[in-house]
Formats: sequence, structure tokens, C-alpha cells
Amino acid sequence: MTRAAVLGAGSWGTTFAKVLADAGCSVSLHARRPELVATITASRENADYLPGVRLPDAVRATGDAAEALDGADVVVLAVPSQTLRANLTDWAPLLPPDSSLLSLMKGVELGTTKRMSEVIREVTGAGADRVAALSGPNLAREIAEEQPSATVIACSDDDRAAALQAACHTRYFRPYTNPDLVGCELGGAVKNVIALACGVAAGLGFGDNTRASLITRGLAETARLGIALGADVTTFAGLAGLGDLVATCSSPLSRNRTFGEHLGQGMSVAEVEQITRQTAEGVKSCRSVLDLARAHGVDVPITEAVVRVCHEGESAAQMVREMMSREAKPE
Ligand SMILES: NC(=O)C1=CN([C@@H]2O[C@H](COP(=O)(O)OP(=O)(O)OC[C@H]3O[C@@H](n4cnc5c(N)ncnc54)[C@H](O)[C@@H]3O)[C@@H](O)[C@H]2O)C=CC1
Ligand SMILES: O=C(CO)COP(=O)(O)O
Repeated sequence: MTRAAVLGAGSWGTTFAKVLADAGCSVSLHARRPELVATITASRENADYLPGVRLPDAVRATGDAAEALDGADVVVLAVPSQTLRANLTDWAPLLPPDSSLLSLMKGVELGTTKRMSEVIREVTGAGADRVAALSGPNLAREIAEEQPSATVIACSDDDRAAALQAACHTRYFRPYTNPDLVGCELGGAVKNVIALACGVAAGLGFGDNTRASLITRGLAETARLGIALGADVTTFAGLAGLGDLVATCSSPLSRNRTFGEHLGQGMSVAEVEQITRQTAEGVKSCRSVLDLARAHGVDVPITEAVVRVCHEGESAAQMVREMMSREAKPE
């Protein structure tokens, strides 16, 4: 039986622990707060992040990282992207030597512009064959409710990808494999930024034409950046590209889209942060995505606009005026 350790008991880590258990793995779920460990253990529910969802008995919560990681074949990383380096520095000495390291995170590190798999390799010294990312249209709540969906497991090592695919394949969760780690990770990180823009548009009262325009042009800028970074362009037409973009930009369950909607309604970033407890990765990653694009000479106008609204005090209305008055060009 595959032993999995999920590090991070937020909405996606907890949901994915359930997926792994439903696929037949024995799962340790590591939470930082002892009171959360106690409630999950006593009630089989993570009431903070997934109220009403019963966790299978094969999921065991623990606050002790060494206990969670002991004998793990698969180590799943599910903390906010900007905290990964610090968290993983603590956990690295505890990782079983040949364990697979699977990132669920959708962000780019501020300052370094590194993707999460790059941070994992740098901190742990793991070879490329051990590091994988899972990305796709995977709103945690829907998956926790066992609504059918698909995803992608990206890893340069085909055998490792296939083993991870088997470890999380259930009747409601269908993973595909893809060797294009760069494209899958980038698709996941940039779609959060585009979802913020879609949220802003919704908050301003705009409808489906605006959203479809942002999704399509957002995909174009993701693909441009991906090509510059060596990704396979076909990845962006798949689940980790278009699939995730459509789900996140359309769903009221998306934290990024919801965050943007509040901005569009006139709230400041600080005000929205006060009312949201969960991670909206795009708010920080928009800056690292822009830095990455600039370093590679890639034009990312939607990301630039999101950075201006989130970090430079531009109003939502001004953002729209600036985007619509850009120089005309061929598609
Ligand atoms: N929730 C979703 O539907 C999906 C989320 N993701 C990605 O998964 C990653 C994790 O997201 P969620 O589980 O949704 O986030 P969340 O905000 O629901 O939970 C984050 C978890 O990380 C823990 N954590 C550990 N160290 C932390 C620190 N230093 N500061 C703050 N929290 C810390 C928190 O206690 C919490 O359990 C993100 O990169 C997100 O983009 C990907 C697909 C779906
Ligand atoms: O990544 C996600 C869906 O695939 C979740 O999006 P949010 O982080 O915006 O909720």
C-alpha cells in the first residue's frame, strides 16, 4: 500500500488527502495547529476549511512532521507558495530518501521568480526525476464533494508520473500524466492572476464577453511566457492550461476570482485581506509572474494590469480604461 504524507491541511491539502485515501493510500495529514489536529481526529472533519466533508478513516491527522513523513512513498506539498521555502527547510531532513515530492501549489516565488518544483529541488537537493506537480481545474470543494474532475500530474520521469497517477486515481478524480512540468506549473500560477482580472471585471458589473476576452487573452499571455521558458505549447490547451483557467475564472468558489471581485467593487487589497482567511495566490504571484515575463522579454498586459491594481493603487475603472486603450494589434 502506498504511504502518503500531505503537508498542509488547508482546503486543497485536506481534499487531496481524501482523494489519496479513496484511491487506496494510507495518508498522514500534517496540520500546524494542534487544535485542528485534535478536531480532525475527533470528528473526521476539517471544519475550518471543508465543513461537512467526512474524511476517510485512512487519513490520520498529525502535528508532528517527522511522524507524518516516516516511511512515506509520496510527499505532497500543499502550503501557500510564498511559505514553501521556509516550511520545506524544516521538513527537508525528514524526507525519506527516494520519496516522490508532489507539489499541489500554484504560485511563483517572489524575489527569485522560481516555480515551486525549482524551490523544492533547491531546498531538498532532490533530482528532477523525484519532483512532480499536480495541476488542473480542481476547485477543492467540488472534489471533496466527489464531483467528477480531471487533472494533470507533470513529471519528467514517466514511471514516477504513472505511480503518482495510480496513487490518486479514484472514481471521481481522473489524473492524466504530462512530461511538461514547466508548462503545467506556469499554467496553474498564471491562471490565478487572470482569475483576479476576471473577478475585477465581475465586480465592475461586466458579463460573459469580458470574461471570455480575458480568459482567451490570458491564455495567449500564459502561452507566450511558457514558450519563452521552454514549455510545450500544447500543454496550455489542456487541463493545466485552458481547463484550469476556465474553472477558476468562472467559479464563485475561486478565492482569486472572489478577491478580484471585491477589488472591482471598490475595496482595497488590505480590506479584502481582512475578510479572506484563505490563500489567493495571484495577489502575490502577479508580481513574480511579471518579473519572470520581463526577464524573458515577454509582454503580459493582463498581469501588468493586475499588478497595478493590487500593488500600485490603480483603480479598477482605470485598469479597464488602460487595457482598452492599448495600441491595436493583430491577434
Ligand atoms: N483550494 C483549492 O481549490 C486549490 C488550491 N491549490 C493550491 O494549493 C496551494 C495550497 O492552497 P490551499 O490549501 O487552498 O490554501 P489554504 O489557504 O486553504 O491553506 C493553506 C494551508 O497551509 C498552511 N500553512 C503552512 N505554513 C503556512 C504559513 N507559513 N503561512 C500560512 N499558512 C501556512 C495553513 O495552515 C493551511 O493549512 C496553493 O498554492 C493553491 O493555489 C491548487 C488547486 C486547488
Ligand atoms: O486552483 C484552483 C482551482 O483549480 C483554486 O483556485 P483558487 O485558489 O482561486 O480558489
